[in-house]
Amino acid sequence: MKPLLQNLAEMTAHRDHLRLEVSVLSTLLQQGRMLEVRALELFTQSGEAWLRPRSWSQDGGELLSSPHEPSADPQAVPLASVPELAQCIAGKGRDAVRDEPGRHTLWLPVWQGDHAHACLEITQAQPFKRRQRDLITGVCMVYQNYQNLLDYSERDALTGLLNRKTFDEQFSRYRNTAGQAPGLDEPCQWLAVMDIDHFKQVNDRFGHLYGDEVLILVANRLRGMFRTEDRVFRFGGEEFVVLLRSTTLAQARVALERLRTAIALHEFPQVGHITVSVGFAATHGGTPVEVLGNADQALYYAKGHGRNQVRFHGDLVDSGALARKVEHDEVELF
Ligand SMILES: Nc1nc2c(ncn2[C@@H]2O[C@H](COP(=O)(O)OP(=O)(O)OP(=O)(O)O)[C@@H](O)[C@H]2O)c(=O)[nH]1
Repeated sequence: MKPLLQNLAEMTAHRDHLRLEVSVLSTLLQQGRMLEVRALELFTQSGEAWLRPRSWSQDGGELLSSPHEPSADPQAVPLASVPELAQCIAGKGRDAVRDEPGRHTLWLPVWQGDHAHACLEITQAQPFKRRQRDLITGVCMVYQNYQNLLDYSERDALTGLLNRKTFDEQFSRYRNTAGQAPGLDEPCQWLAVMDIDHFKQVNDRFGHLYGDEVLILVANRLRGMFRTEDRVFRFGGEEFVVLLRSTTLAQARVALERLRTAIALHEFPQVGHITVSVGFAATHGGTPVEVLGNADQALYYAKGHGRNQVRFHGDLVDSGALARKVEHDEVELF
């Protein structure tokens, strides 16, 4: 068995959330004779709190991670089905225990501010002793602090959305699961770039503070309108990027059009109404820079043709609109 400090040092060497999670499970496994350790992801679906095992130990040794998205995970269960944990989270507690003959389970929610996004679960045959519980709590606190630090470095300070730096890694992860170019109606990945129209006028007329408020409200809207498996980034300024996952082209059009309409109808305090332009492209068959370039071309086409609209790069290429414009240099795309 490795000394705990060495385990902690190895754990905090990771710069990836999932690897860090697996590493904490490995650290916990080495602290006693546990039957099982699991990292549970807590998520919301249709307004209800759910949990699912994201990583777990098998036969007391090998560590596995779920290949599924939370909402499609067959192992997901409502949080209410684990009343001890549900109660602990509702009361912002540190841990919860269930003692059954020959099976004792300890849950430790992982907090980010006042939000629990995950939970460590340890099961063993003997009751947890005070000293062992303190040690496990300590490991969990180190894990929680380090997860929060990692998360902070990946987020944009103004809106809390994922930042530009995180994009390439997330994009590659999506691409790895994307596989071959899909058929027309098959779900696949799409990348959308959204830009607020005439945002400079908002700043000029109402000041930067109101401009910032608009950016925060738009970010909140974006966060609320996409599924947990999608990813929303702020690339800086008034430009946002969305990675839509496992969605058909028709569904991507509907989701982005719904977003455009929702923002156009929203009454922003003091500022009133604003609009956004969106360009999107398929993510297969290109590097992150190429795919971003395609979505950007579609966005600038939307900007050059009246704004407040969603344009798909594939449509523009099929109709010859984009190629024709580039060839004859009629529109400056970049
Ligand atoms: N308030 C605020 N403004 C920002 C921030 N980052 C960039 N901006 C402003 O965003 C504005 C972007 O203006 P432009 O690039 O000219 O584009 P636009 O006025 O939105 O026009 P179109 O994109 O062509 O519709 C500039 O005035 C920037 O100063 C920010 O964090 N906060």
